[in-house]
Amino acid sequence: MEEREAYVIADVLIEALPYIQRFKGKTVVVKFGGNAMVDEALKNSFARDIVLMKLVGLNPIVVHGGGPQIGQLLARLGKTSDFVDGMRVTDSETMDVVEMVLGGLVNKEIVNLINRNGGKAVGLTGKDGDFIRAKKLHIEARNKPDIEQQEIIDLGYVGEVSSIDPAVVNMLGCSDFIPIIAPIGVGEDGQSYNINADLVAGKIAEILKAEKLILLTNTAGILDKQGNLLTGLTLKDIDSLIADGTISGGMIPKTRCATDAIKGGVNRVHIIDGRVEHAVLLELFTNQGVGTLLLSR
Ligand SMILES: Nc1ncnc2c1ncn2[C@@H]1O[C@H](COP(=O)(O)OP(=O)(O)O)[C@@H](O)[C@H]1O
Ligand SMILES: CC(=O)N[C@@H](CCC(=O)OP(=O)(O)O)C(=O)O
Repeated sequence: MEEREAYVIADVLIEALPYIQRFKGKTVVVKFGGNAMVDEALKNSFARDIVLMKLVGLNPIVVHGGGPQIGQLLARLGKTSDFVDGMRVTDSETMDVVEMVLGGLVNKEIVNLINRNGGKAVGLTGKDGDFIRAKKLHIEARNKPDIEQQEIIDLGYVGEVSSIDPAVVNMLGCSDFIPIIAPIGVGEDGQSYNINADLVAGKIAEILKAEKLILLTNTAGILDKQGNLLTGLTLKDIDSLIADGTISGGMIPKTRCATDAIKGGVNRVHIIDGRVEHAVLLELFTNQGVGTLLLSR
């Protein structure tokens, strides 16, 4: 190694030092979106970021999505899905596929990736230890001029979190393990519910009193109508960006979960670009934050 190169590495490590000190022992919930999971190199860089976080004393908790992967298996079975406000309408057959893909394929792939990179990951769905209790999500048909009265749209087995028991996640996080969570909840009657992964990540961050919630996605962050990156957004800003249609589709549940997490006491939420290698490390340990930062005010 050239002497100059060694100095650059030393500089990078020194730049990271105050962040490592600040975040030592703190919980950081990271949501890994299905769209950010498409590239092998990116998946590996994500896994290494998580392993490094754990090794330097943070407590990373991963919640993953897998929307595109669910879509692929449904297509192979000749099924399609409708989406309402970024939520997949989920009939009983679709729920089986969601459980197989999220709880099986995707969850175990991430567990394996982290383990191959030197971590000790343990995969969970909300059914393990009964830790994510869910109930059916009801959403109102809003902003639809042809509907005069407020109408409730039936999304099938789409759930919202009714409660989270943090015991199992705390037990893993306090030891060497890294919990990897699939967003499936369980109802009173044992019914499985498909929950948007952003919503689960937000609730877990809130319940665990996480220092930060980092949502990885497939854009640079929240963009304005011209495609410019927005940052330093407050809860009021988010409401107006949703109202004027700047934020739409899958970005709606993402920003809603971010604002709920902030209201619930999470200090900072970052929506960052999962298409960039080592996006999580760049956000946590360097002076230049990446993506969109959301703040309480
Ligand atoms: N204002 C906005 N800024 C960025 N992305 C937006 C915005 N409004 C809508 N989107 C859409 O939201 C998508 C991210 O949501 P989603 O597809 O659910 O991601 P993920 O799979 O990472 O959860 C973006 O790819 C983009 O198409
Ligand atoms: C209700 C609902 O829409 N659930 C999502 C769960 C997966 C998810 O959230 O995946 P991403 O983070 O990759 O979008 C779905 O079925 O696609």
